[in-house]
Amino acid sequence: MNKENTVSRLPVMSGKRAHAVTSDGEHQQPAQKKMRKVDIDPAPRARPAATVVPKRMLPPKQAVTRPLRPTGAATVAAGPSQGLHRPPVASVPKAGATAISKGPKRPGWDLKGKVSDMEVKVQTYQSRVKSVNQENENLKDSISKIQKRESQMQEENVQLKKRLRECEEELSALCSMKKDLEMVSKERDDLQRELSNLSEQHKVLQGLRDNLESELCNVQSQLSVQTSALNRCQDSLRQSQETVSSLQETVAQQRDELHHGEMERRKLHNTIQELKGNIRVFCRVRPLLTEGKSEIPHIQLPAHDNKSLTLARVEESHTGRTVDTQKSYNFSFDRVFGPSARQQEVFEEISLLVQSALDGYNVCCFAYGQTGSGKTYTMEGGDLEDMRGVIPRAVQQIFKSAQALKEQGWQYTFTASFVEIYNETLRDLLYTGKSNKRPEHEIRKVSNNEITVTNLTYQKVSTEDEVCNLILLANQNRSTARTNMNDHSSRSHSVFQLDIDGENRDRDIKCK
Ligand SMILES: Nc1ncnc2c1ncn2[C@@H]1O[C@H](COP(=O)(O)OP(=O)(O)OP(=O)(O)O)[C@@H](O)[C@H]1O
Repeated sequence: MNKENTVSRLPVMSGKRAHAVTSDGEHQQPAQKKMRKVDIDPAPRARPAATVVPKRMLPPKQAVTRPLRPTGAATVAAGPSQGLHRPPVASVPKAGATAISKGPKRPGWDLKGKVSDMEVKVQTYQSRVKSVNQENENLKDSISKIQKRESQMQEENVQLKKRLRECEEELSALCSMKKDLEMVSKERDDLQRELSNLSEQHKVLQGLRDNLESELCNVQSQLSVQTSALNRCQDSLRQSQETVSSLQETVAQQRDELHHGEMERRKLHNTIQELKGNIRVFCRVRPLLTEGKSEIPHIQLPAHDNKSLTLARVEESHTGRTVDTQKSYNFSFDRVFGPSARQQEVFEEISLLVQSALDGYNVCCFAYGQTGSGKTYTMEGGDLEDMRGVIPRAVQQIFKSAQALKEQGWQYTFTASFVEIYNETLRDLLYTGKSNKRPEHEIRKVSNNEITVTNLTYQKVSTEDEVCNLILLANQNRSTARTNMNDHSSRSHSVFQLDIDGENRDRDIKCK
């Protein structure tokens, strides 16, 4: 709303109009000035009512403008509605008084004229008062209308404020709804994106499912083929199981037979060994160690007989008168090995005794002879495979046979010991402690006629290598002894002992 609108709606008369109404414009000027002053002051009060009135609700123009036309007193009449209670009529007499004082003067004696003038003036004033009153009435009507209108407008204003509040509430509700809507639309966008992703995944999964389904079809067809094959297999399995059970019975029978055969073999084998002689003596002739000499003239080994040997010796005449005579001494043994006999040949003769040891018989094999005759070579031999002696070969055979007998239910445990006898003193060759703390040893006979050596190292062994390591250890101990005891080896004896404990739990048999 602007000022122009405010002014145009009020029932205020312009200065021009005031001049047009009065007959003697000079007398009207002061009253108009006063009325304008009154009009200015209440303006701020009138404006708010005017600002809220919409154009369409204004009263018809004629109703407002017509009562304002007569004089500037209309401006004065607006005063009361704006809080000024000065009666508008009060200014008229004052104006009139001013007009009287300025009119043409009659001589002092013309009292009649003066009275008529006064009467004219009174009539004029009366008509003016009348018109002013009329105008005042009009203005009052218009004020009451305006007030009514104002109250209506105030009501409308209240309604509008209420409506405004409602609108504001609606607006805030709409704002929150808008926010909600934005969130929902955002969520919807997210969901749409997710949906598109899921639909892509769904497509992929559908593809996979199709593949899997086709694969499943293949597998099912294979399965049906396999099932029929399985049924055939189950039939054949049943047949096989029957065969197996009958075979198992056969195997059990054969095992029994094998066991009986094994026991029979042992018995016969050892009967043969006994028949061959419980004590057997073999003779081995060492080759000459001097290079170039291969023949030993005084020893004769018959080519067709490997059990005899002839020693030839030239015997000098006791008297010196007769010629020296060549004498021969024949010796017979269980077997004679010549200088060219290999280690393997010697062992073959002994291996049958090794089998007897596994069968539970006590077997002893020892070499006897003068120093340098080849005892150590025969029993232990060299490092090369061809030069290995009786002990390593016997150990190898024992472990191989023990492994083979496992299938028949035999379990073996082996305990090794190695002792040296020198001048009737025992020495533990497997001793690994400090030399100054070597224990004393004694040979004792225990309850079941077994011979044991006190404080001797009895070492459990389970492989051939373990036994070979023990033999190496024993050789080291003997070497040390040689150094310390000024080479007594030619007068000492070493005894390697391997205790074999066999057990067949299925048959409840033990052998030792
Ligand atoms: N059959 C053989 N073939 C080749 N060399 C042999 C044979 N027998 C023994 N020798 C060699 O003869 C030497 C003496 O042998 P060995 O040490 O075995 O005798 P020994 O009887 O143990 O002696 P000692 O009683 O003094 O210990 C060694 O060098 C050995 O290699």
